[in-house]
Amino acid sequence: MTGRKNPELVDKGPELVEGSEHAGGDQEHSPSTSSGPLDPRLLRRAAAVRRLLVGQTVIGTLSALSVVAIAYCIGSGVGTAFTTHTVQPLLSVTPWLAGAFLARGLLSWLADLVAVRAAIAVKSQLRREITQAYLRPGDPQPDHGTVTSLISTGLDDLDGYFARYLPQLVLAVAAPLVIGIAVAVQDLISAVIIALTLPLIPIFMILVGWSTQKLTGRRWRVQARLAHHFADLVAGLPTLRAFGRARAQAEGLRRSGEAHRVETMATLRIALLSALVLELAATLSVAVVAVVIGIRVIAGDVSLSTSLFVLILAPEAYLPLRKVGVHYHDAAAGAAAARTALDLIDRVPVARVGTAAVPTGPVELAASGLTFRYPAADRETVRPVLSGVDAVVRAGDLTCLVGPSGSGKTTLLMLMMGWLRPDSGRVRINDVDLDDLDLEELRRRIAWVGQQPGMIPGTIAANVQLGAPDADAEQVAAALRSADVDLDPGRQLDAAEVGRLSGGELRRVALARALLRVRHGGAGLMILDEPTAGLDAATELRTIELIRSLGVTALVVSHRPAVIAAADHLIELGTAVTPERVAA
Ligand SMILES: Nc1ncnc2c1ncn2[C@@H]1O[C@H](COP(=O)(O)OP(=O)(O)OP(=O)(O)O)[C@@H](O)[C@H]1O
Repeated sequence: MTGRKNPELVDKGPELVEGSEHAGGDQEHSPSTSSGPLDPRLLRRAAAVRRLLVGQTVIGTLSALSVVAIAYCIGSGVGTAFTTHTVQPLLSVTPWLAGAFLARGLLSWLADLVAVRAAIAVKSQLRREITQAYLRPGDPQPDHGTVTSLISTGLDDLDGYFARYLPQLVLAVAAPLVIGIAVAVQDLISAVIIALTLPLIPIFMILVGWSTQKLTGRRWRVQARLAHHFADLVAGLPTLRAFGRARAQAEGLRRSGEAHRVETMATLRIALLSALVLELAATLSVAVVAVVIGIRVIAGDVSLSTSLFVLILAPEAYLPLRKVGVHYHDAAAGAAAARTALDLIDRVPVARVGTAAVPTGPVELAASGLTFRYPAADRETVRPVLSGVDAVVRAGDLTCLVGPSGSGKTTLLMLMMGWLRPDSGRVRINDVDLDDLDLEELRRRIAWVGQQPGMIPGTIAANVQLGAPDADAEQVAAALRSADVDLDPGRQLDAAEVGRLSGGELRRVALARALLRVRHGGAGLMILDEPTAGLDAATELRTIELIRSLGVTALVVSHRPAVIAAADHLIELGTAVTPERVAA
């Protein structure tokens, strides 16, 4: 996830997310090799997780007991039948055996049910909390990508975590304990062998983990880079085709695909080899138990029933531990998703959330000594976008913000609306610091038109009505007329339909929305980023007149000579294009 602000989404912020702030982060949601088995924050927060752990412990213990019962029935039935040469013992254990199998099946179904319910409960709780954190006034730096991917499919990684890994982890503790005690009651020597060899599995797991962690981490990074490169190439194909360079890229695509294949196979090889090592350790351990007990049966030290009992149970003691290793990858993705979600929810808002009432009517906006740089991996090396900027936007006047492309005009607007927070300097509204104001209230009082205005799914009228939800249909229609929108207000705007509107049309719909907010939503401040871009000269003039006629404070970013000429004041960033320079 990059730290760049997404203009489309940032534009949506003030207009579409009423009075909201974005909480986000630069955490990347990617499979992690270092995720712990269970984030304690998850345990503290989710009652469902605690219930799951208790439930799985009970179910795991009962299920291990059912395995003991199965082994006991088979061991005693077959052993006695063998020594007495009758089938009667077999027949008498059959109902018990059937009951034990049934119990095992039911318990495994119950374990799945409990796990899936817990996963659903935890996911919906996290989704709710992420949404609340996202809308919470505080940290103004949005990270929409992380939030979107978490809320949509990212948290589904927790399914594998809850449905497979966590139950297995509980079983890996419960089963060896129950089985170990059962074996010890019947045959102490076998129990000692199991107790001595069982730790080999986690020891091997840790050793394999250590030796492969660095390797796997490197491969993840290489794979991620290759995947991005591949995606970028595919995304850039239309442009490459337009410039006749598509064929040349085909070789690049082939090579990157091949490198991807080689890396994937290498990762798979590591996974298979580590599984093999664990399998080998478990098989050898069972073999040791089997050989020792076999020799003792021949020597007459142990009965056939006991030896069968031990032989059936021994592999069951190692199995859950081996499966923990198998499900580790489910856990890694799930734990990474949970960690990202919890980091997002728990982050401390950097902005103070003020409570001072927002002044009504046309306001004066003043910035002093504003310095701002976008976050980057190495913040110190990044040049500030704005450095010690002073600016005053007088109440009731039309102020035009000018400056070369990239000089930080949009950034200054974001700082003035409190969507970004300056590294140093202050923004004041009628002499009240932005930090002291109730930001949600302030944003309701700003009529904002972004460079790429955001639209929500719904009719054009519904999109305009966002400006003042209490406005009636006639007021919406009047705003659309004033903004020269020549479109059917009932036209539905889904993502595809938005793409069919021209840039100028979208901007005029956004202008109608801002107008409605001024006329019926109590906004005393208009902030517009290139509102007349894409408009013909006549419509541009009408738009400027319209803005002036409203009598509110207006801050307009524009490169257009007509807007610059009509402005009461200019704020210049970098080397600006002023009317005099245009004339010259
Ligand atoms: N989210 C971001 N992360 C990092 N850098 C950014 C981000 N957004 C903008 N920038 C950089 O900050 C600088 C100022 O950007 P900004 O959009 O404020 O300029 P602008 O004056 O509005 O440009 P234009 O007139 O082309 O719209 C640019 O160099 C831009 O690349």
